[in-house]
Amino acid sequence: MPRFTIHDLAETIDARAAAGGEASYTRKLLDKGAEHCAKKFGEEAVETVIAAVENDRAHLVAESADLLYHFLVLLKARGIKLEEVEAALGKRTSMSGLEEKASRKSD
Ligand SMILES: N=c1c2ncn([C@@H]3O[C@H](COP(=O)(O)OP(=O)(O)OP(=O)(O)O)[C@@H](O)[C@H]3O)c2ncn1[C@@H]1O[C@H](COP(=O)(O)O)[C@@H](O)[C@H]1O
Repeated sequence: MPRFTIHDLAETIDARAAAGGEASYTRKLLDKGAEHCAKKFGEEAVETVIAAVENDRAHLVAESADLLYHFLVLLKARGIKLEEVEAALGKRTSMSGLEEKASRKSD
């Protein structure tokens, strides 16, 4: 089975955003604005936390998929490319998490 990546999903979201008036869930979210997309992302984050605390594996996987989708829609709503987030992560690979945390405090 061909591997489906988060980039494939980001491309689908880009296509839905460009598709004008066609009815799609993504289009509906984007039409409601970035604040609405942020609220939906927050709801999905809470649902993911609940699934994790309950230690329900299948539920956590499903909520994680919802969360990633809503994360990408939120980035789209604010005009941020997934590649920008990856670049931010990439810059951190030369330092440990603790060093990265310390560097943020001095910003
Ligand atoms: N991966 C997803 C995906 N994950 C979650 N969701 C939707 O996100 C919503 C999240 O859930 P809620 O529980 O809050 O649902 P809800 O109460 O119906 O939501 P609201 O009415 O409050 O918006 C559900 O309606 C899910 O269907 C997704 N919708 C779309 N995708 C992908 O995006 C592609 C494009 O979708 P369309 O834009 O619909 O064509 C699809 O092919 C999928 O690959």
